[in-house]
Amino acid sequence: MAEDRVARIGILTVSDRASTGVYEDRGGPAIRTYLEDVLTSPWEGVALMVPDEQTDIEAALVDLCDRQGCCLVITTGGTGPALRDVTPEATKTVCGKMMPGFGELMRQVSLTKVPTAILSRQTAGIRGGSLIINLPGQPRAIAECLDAVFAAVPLCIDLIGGPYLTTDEQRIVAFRPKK
Ligand SMILES: Nc1ncnc2c1ncn2[C@@H]1O[C@H](COP(=O)(O)OP(=O)(O)OP(=O)(O)O)[C@@H](O)[C@H]1O
Ligand SMILES: Nc1nc2c(c(=O)[nH]1)N[C@H]1C(S)=C(S)[C@@H](COP(=O)(O)O)O[C@H]1N2
Repeated sequence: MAEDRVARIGILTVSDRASTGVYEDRGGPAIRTYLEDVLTSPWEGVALMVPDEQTDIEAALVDLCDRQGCCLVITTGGTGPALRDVTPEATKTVCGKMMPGFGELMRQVSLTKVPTAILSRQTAGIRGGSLIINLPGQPRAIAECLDAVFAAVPLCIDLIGGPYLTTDEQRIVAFRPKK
């Protein structure tokens, strides 16, 4: 039963500086904290960190989706215009289907917080039974962006055959159309 399955959720930090120890990763832990606050159904996180190298990002995404069985993978970092920012390219390469509405909505909401939100090329896509969502590297962007789109995440996971996710309705009301 989809209702009984423990959801595995991938948390991927893409950062040259965090992965080489220049600073401590705050993005991955912020994603985990967000999910702990919002999800009421059982889940477990699988966290990885890679530098801004497209082949490393693709390998980590494939691992989280295909081998670790994550129904949802959330990335942070590498979405901007800098030479080494290639997380959206890696996401597009590994996904069979893009979900451009996620990036559009996250940018729109982020623009009410910071004018440089237009610099993020963050997107989302489907690889088999996994939804991949890109977030910017700035740790405070994580809740700002996930608050914008999370109401649509449980239905998306249903539609790709994943576990039934439920949320704390004080935080996020998951939308599922009545059958
Ligand atoms: N994983 C992270 N942990 C903590 N702070 C981060 C992280 N990623 C980004 N930041 C912070 O957000 C700011 C803006 O992120 P920036 O766009 O420079 O990240 P980036 O492109 O992922 O760079 P890098 O790969 O070197 O982390 C950074 O100056 C840094 O203070
Ligand atoms: N919600 C939100 N979106 C945001 C930001 C932010 O602070 N909050 N930072 C912007 C900035 S300054 C950049 S450069 C881009 C890309 O960031 P990245 O390369 O770290 O992914 O995300 C943008 N989107």
